[in-house]
Amino acid sequence: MNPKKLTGEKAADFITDGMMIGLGTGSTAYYAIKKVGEMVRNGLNVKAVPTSKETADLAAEEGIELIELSEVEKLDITIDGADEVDPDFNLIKGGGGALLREKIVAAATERLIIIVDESKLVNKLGDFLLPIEVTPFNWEYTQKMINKMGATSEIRKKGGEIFVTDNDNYILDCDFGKIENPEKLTIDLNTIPGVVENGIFANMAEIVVVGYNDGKIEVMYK
Ligand SMILES: O=C(CO)[C@H](O)[C@H](O)COP(=O)(O)O
Repeated sequence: MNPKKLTGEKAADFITDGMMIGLGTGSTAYYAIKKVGEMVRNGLNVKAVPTSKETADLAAEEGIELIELSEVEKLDITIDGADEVDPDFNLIKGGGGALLREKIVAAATERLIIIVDESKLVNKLGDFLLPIEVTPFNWEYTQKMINKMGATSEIRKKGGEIFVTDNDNYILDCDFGKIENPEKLTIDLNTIPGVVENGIFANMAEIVVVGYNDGKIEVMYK
């Protein structure tokens, strides 16, 4: 049993005809998108906002109609993965580098449904390095400002080159140790000029669907 597939497909049960939905990014969201594609081919009518170019490509391949966020008042649900989930449903996201679009889409969503395998459940956020999207302009100085808040950090690289996001920004992967107050840290980080967005999603998720290695699925509500 693949727990990512289990949770991704289970989350698609929350989608009903006529919904406007957000589609997340990553290896777990992949299974939700594939399932939505199957449902669309079986007659489901939905319109979707993707959270990355990768997701837009996959959704288009699956025949899912894509729209811009500006075309809707709000999204009914968004299904997305996470890198860590704490007992209060605070999240770290951005392992796949899509945190900015993911947060914008999540903020425009009525019900954010997070899909994870059991390895993502933690008591306190912070073992996973916190991704922070920063402008390329002056990024080393922005990094110093972030480090002054108690972090060590590294610029994200891919194939030896600096990783560039869908928004043409960079990502700093930051070690703050265990994060005692996710809500405060996310606000404080976003006051630093040069920080575009950070990967803490505090008080945003309403439902967490967990896939376990033994094939169990748990749906948790806030
Ligand atoms: O935040 C994300 C991408 O920016 C992903 O949702 C997160 O990294 C989890 O990915 P995966 O399901 O592949 O483990």
